[in-house]
Amino acid sequence: MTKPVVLLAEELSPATIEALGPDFEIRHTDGADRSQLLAAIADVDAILVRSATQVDAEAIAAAKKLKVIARAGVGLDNVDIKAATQAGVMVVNAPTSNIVSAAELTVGHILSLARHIPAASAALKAGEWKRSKYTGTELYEKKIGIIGLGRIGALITARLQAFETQILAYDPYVTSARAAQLGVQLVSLDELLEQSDFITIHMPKTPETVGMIGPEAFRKMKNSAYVINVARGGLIDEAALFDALQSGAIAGAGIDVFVKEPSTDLPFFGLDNVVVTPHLGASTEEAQEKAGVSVAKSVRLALAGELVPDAVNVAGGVIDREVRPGIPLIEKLGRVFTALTHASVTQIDVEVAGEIAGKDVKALELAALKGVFTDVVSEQVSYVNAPVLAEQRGINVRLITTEEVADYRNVLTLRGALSDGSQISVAGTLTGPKQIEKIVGVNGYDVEIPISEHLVVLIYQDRPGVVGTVGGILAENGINIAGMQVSRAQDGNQVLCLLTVDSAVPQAVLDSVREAIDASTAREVDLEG
Ligand SMILES: NC(=O)c1ccc[n+]([C@@H]2O[C@H](COP(=O)([O-])OP(=O)(O)OC[C@H]3O[C@@H](n4cnc5c(N)ncnc54)[C@H](O)[C@@H]3O)[C@@H](O)[C@H]2O)c1
Ligand SMILES: O=C(O)[C@H](O)COP(=O)(O)O
Repeated sequence: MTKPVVLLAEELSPATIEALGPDFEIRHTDGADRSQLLAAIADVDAILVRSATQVDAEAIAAAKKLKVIARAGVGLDNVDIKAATQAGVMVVNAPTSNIVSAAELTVGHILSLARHIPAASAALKAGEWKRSKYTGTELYEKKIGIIGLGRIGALITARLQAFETQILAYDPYVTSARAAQLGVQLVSLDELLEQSDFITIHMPKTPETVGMIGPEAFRKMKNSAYVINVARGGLIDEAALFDALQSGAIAGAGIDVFVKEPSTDLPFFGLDNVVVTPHLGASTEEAQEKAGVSVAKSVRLALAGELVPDAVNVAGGVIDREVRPGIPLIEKLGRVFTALTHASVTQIDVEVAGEIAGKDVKALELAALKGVFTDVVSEQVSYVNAPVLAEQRGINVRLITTEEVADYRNVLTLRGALSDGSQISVAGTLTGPKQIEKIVGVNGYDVEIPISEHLVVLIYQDRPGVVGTVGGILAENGINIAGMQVSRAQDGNQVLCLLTVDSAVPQAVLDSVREAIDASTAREVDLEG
């Protein structure tokens, strides 16, 4: 059997390959080389990248077998998440792998600026013993302004509090309770810019944050202020930074990230009061090992068809142990649901009833939709694009939970409204210590039959002899019946007969059954594959 192919498009830690294990064919390419990337991505199942590989819409379109894009790090600005979602490709990252490393590099930049370490070192190596030129400043009792008090902002807070500094922060999305818990004073952006001795930025790159530190912001800063950016290039306007440094509007800057990377000759590189590093925030042994192992685990899960806790474009999250067995069941119910439809679907209710209703069951909704669309579209259907497919078709989807349930511990039901005004439904459960998957209801008829690969659903007028007729036709065509359940509608006229059979039922055979018993519904549900 051929192994799924995993493409490493950048240099990743050896632990990444170890964590992937022997079940994949591992290939390498240089993701920064566009033509190499587009050729290499064409037939791979997963791609692993850092920040130098642009996995944009063009690359995703070229990757016909791609199921997962794994970013061994935090930032996802080099991945087109929208295009990936549309194509059913899961995007995962390693959101906490390198935050300690990035926080420590930030502290390194702050100390380098405060004590002129890089400049003094370069001068001494060039034969200059200059002490007064490199007189610095203490951090003790200084005001540190953190813009973006997320994971890294919080780690920096803890580290700089050891220097007995005062931490100010600007983050409109952080509550005052959280700030108080961290021992941080939340202030407005202007207050932060005007009062801070060191201003360090830790926001994502978004339309709102790009260029946020521009000419106006520099004008509000103290002349003695230092500015540090270990977050993303573009949050600081690079031309305005050059002007502020050159004119003495600020004292200096420590910069790890740039608008264009790699960059080796920006105008401010030539200034004495700047410390630059080539995007080294995550470049430690520890961060690389954590990032590589984390995404390798996510790739293994994703390629096994599982939901992944670190997926950024799937709302599944961590799945509760008791919810997990319902996922393959409800996916099959989704396929049965589709086989029962005879007009376009306008509404789908995914109902979770019983003990698990109190848990996070969003994953069951995704799995139900995956099942509903599996036999409908030619493209790959995944947990990622199933909700998109529903939205594109104008299908309104509701997840309904209730702890009330009769007869079983849990029952999962898909109910649908069709464009011709009719309703369909299919319900299932898991029974016994072996958690056998069973169908327990179709269109309101009660049944209890284990799910098998081939099911036949018949609805007809109740009368004697029908079961014998059906059995006879299937036998004549070499189709063995494994199980059968007949259920009467409450008014006693219509009957639903659900059969499990050992092989597929050709359409012609199904048509003969329909004719022979005058069935209003005669459907085969093929869950093979
Ligand atoms: N240099 C590196 O190698 C390196 C390494 C790791 C992370 N990073 C970057 O560091 C940044 C922070 O990472 P994180 O893990 O702390 O992210 P995070 O999501 O935990 O925190 C970001 C914070 O920014 C805040 N924010 C968003 N918009 C804002 C706005 N308009 N004004 C003020 N605050 C705003 C959010 O509320 C959030 O609290 C990201 O850009 C990430 O890509 C860089
Ligand atoms: O977003 C991140 O994780 C950091 O910027 C690190 O990027 P890198 O993996 O390219 O070093």
